Amino acid sequence: MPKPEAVLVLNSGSSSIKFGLFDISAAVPALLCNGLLDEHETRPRLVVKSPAGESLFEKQRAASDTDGGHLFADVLAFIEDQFGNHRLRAAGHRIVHGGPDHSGPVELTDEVGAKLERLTPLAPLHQPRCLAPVHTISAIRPELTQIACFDTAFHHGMTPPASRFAIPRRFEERGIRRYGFHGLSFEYVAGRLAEISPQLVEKRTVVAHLGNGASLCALRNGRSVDTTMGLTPLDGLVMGTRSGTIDPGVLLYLQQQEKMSVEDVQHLLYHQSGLLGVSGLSSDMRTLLASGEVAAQDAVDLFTFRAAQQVAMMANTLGGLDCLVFTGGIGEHAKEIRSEIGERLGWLGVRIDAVANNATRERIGAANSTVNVFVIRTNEEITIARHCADLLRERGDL
Ligand SMILES: Nc1ncnc2c1ncn2[C@@H]1O[C@H](COP(=O)(O)OP(=O)(O)O)[C@@H](O)[C@H]1O
Ligand SMILES: CC(=O)OP(=O)(O)O
Ligand SMILES: [Mg+2]
Repeated sequence: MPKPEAVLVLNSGSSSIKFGLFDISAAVPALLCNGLLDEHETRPRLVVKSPAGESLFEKQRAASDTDGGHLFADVLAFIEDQFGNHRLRAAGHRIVHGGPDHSGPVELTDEVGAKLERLTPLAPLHQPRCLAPVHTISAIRPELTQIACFDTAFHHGMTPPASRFAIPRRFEERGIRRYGFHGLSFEYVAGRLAEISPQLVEKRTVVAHLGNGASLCALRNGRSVDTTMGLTPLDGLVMGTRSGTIDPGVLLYLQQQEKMSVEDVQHLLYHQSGLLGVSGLSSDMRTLLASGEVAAQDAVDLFTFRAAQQVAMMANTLGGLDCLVFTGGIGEHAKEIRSEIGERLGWLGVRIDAVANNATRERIGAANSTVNVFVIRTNEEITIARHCADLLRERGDL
C-alpha cells in the first residue's frame, strides 16, 4: 500500500498564525489536524487539535525564547511523530501580496521568494510574517516543496475602472493599481455559496470578510469584480489597527505640519489606527463590545458605518444587491456587528432575522428581506490545500 499523501498549510494573518495538515490522496482534501501558533501572549504557544476539536498537543515556549520560528520546527516534529504514516508532499503558504505577476499558486523557489520579499513595502505588516515560515521550513526540510498561494490572486481578473487609481497613467504601468486581498477567503466563500445556493452564483453578491484585517468583495459568477483593499491592505474598511480609507491629504499634513517621518506615518496607519486608535482601548472587537466606554462605542459605530457605506459602493459596482455574506472572526462571531450593518443597509432591502442572527445560523435573512443574508465560516486553509494538490497533480507529482 502506498503511503497517503499530505500537505501542511500555513495561514499567517496579522493577528494569528493558523495551520492545518491535510490528506490530499483523494480529490477533496481531508483535515488530519489543525492548530494555532499564538504569539500574542508573552510566550509563544502552540496548540494542535484533531478535526473534532480534541486537543492533541500543546506547547509553550520558555519566556526567554521569543522566536516563534522554533514552533514551526515543533509542528514539523509533531507531524513526523503522529502522522509518520503519511508522506508530506509540500508546505502550502498563504502569501498576502503576489504583485502583478501571480494569478495563481506557484512553487516557492529561491527566485520567487526573493521577488515576494521585494513586495514587503506593499504589505509591511504581513509579507514578512508570511515568508518567515518559508525560511524556517527550508532550513529544516530543504527537500520539501513549498508553494505560495496568494491573497491577491482571486482579484487578478479585476479590470479598470475598479482596479485603477486616478493618478498619472505611467504609475499604473509600474504596477501601482488596486490588487485587493483576502482572496483565499473570498474564493472559499464563493465556492461554499455555490454549494448552498447555486441559483445565487449569477446574482449580485457582496462578501464581508471582517477579521483583524477586513475587506469586502463584489462577486459575480464566482469572480471578484471589485474589492475595498487596494495596492496595500490599508485601504477600505476600518480594521483592528489600520485606518482603512483616509483622505490622502491627512498623510501630507502629518508629514508637513506635524513633522512626522514616513516611517512614523506608516506605523500610525498600520499599527495605531482603526478600532485601536479610535477607542484608545483595544483592537479586539470582543473587548470593545464588552466595554461600557463611550470611545469604544465610537470605534464600533465607525466600523459599522464604514462597512455599510462600502457595501453600498460594492453594490453600485454590481448594479444592485441580491446576497450579503458575513465571514472572518468578527463576521462569524459578532452578532451585534452583523445586526448593526444590516440595520444601516435596510434601504437596500437588507433585513436580518434576530433569532437566526443570535443563533449564528447559516441563513440569517428575514422572510421579508429582498437580500439573501448568510454567515459562512471561512476556511483559507482548505483552499490552500486544494491549490497545492492541484499544482502537484498538474506537475505529475501526485
Ligand atoms: N465572539 C466574538 N465576538 C466578537 N468578535 C470576535 C469574536 N471572536 C473573534 N472576534 C474578533 O475577530 C477578530 C479576529 O479575526 P480573525 O479573522 O480570526 O483574524 P485574522 O485577520 O488574524 O485572520 C478580532 O477582532 C476578534 O475580536
Ligand atoms: C490582508 C489582510 O488584511 O490580512 P489579515 O486579515 O490577516 O490582516
Ligand atoms: Mg485571517
